[in-house]
Amino acid sequence: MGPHPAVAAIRLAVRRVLHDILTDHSRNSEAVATAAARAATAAGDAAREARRHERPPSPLVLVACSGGADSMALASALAFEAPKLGIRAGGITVDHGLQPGSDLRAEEVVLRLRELGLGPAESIAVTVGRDGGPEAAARDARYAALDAAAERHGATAVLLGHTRDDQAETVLLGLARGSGIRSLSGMAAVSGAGGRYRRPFLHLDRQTARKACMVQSLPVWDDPHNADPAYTRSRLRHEGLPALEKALGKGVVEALARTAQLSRDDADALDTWASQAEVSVRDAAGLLECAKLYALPPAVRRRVLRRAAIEAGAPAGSLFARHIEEVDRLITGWRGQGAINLPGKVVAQRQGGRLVIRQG
Ligand SMILES: Nc1ncnc2c1ncn2[C@@H]1O[C@H](COP(=O)(O)OP(=O)(O)OP(=O)(O)O)[C@@H](O)[C@H]1O
Repeated sequence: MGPHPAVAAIRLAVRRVLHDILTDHSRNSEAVATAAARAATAAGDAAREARRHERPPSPLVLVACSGGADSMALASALAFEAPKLGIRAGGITVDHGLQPGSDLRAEEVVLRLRELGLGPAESIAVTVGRDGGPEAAARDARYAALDAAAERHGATAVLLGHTRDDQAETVLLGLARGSGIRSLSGMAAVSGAGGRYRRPFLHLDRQTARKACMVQSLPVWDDPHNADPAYTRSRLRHEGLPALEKALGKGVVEALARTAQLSRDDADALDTWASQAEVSVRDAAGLLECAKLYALPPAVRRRVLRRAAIEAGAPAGSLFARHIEEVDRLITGWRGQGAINLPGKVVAQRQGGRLVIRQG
C-alpha cells in the first residue's frame, strides 16, 4: 500500500523541486569546473587539471522550519526524498525571541528535525527590530539569519513552506495596497540570491500539509501570532478569506494563486519592455525626452520613470505609486508645475522638453 494521498502529494512537490535544484547545481558545477580547467590548462598546472575530475560534493538543501504544520510537512518530505537523490538535507529554525520560552520551543523543533534524520539541524536566535512594523521586521531578521546559515553551511538551496493559501493571502494584501500587478504576483517559486529560496508547496493547499503531518504523527506547533487579530495577515486568514469563500465559492484561493502566476508573467514582460524603452527615450546626453515618454503606453512609461528615480538614488521600498503618478503628470498633464520631491532627496523636474531626475 502506498503512502496516504496527502503524504504522496507533499513528497511529489518536494521531489520536483529537488530535481530542479540538482539540475541547476550540476549546471553551475560544470561551469565552475570548465572555468577551473581553462585556468589550469593556461597555467599548465597538472595537479589542478587532475582535481577537475574529482566528483563535486553532493549538494546540501536546508529546510526553514518554524515547527508549524506547513514547514514540518516540508521537513518530513525533504528527509524522505533527499537521500534517494544523493542530496544532503538539513534544517534551520529561527528563534525570533518574541514570546517567552521561544528558545525552548526552537530547541524542540531542532530535536524533531534531527529525529527526521536531518543534519545539520540548528536553531538561530535573532533580534527583531522595528522597521516596517512587527511582521516585516521579523521577516527581515529571519531571512538575514537564513541567508547567513546557507552561506555558512554552503547550502545550495533553502526550502520554505509557503502554501497556495499563503499565496492567496499575499495577492489579497497586494490588491489592497493598490500598487500594480507586481504586488499581485505574490511570492515566486524561486527567489533570493542565485535562486536560493524555493517554495515547493506553492501549489499545495494548507489542509494537505496539515493532514500529512497528522497521518505521519508529526507534532506541530501552532504559532499564536497566526491567530492574533492584531496582525493583518491573521485577520485576512481567519476573517477575510473565509468571508470571500462564503460569498464567492470555494475556488477563491485557487483563483487568487492563479492570478499571482499570471500577474508575475505580465509584470516580467512589462519590466523587460520598460528596460528596452528606457534606452530609446534618452537623448544623446542621457536625458529623458518628454515627447518620447508621452508616446509610451502608461504602464511602460511609469516603469521607466520608476527605474529612473531609483537610479537617481530614491530607495525602492519608499517609492510609492503616488510618487510615480506625480512625476508622470509632468509628462501627461504638463501645465508648468514645479519640481517634484521624491524619497531619498531625489527631485524630478521638467526642463525644456527633458525630464531631469537627480538627487538634489
Ligand atoms: N521561525 C522560523 N524559522 C524558520 N523558518 C521559518 C520560521 N517562520 C517561518 N519560516 C519559514 O517561512 C515559511 C512561511 O512562514 P509563515 O509564518 O509565513 O507561514 P505559516 O503558514 O505559519 O508556516 P508554518 O506552518 O510552516 O509555520 C514557513 O513555512 C517556513 O518555511
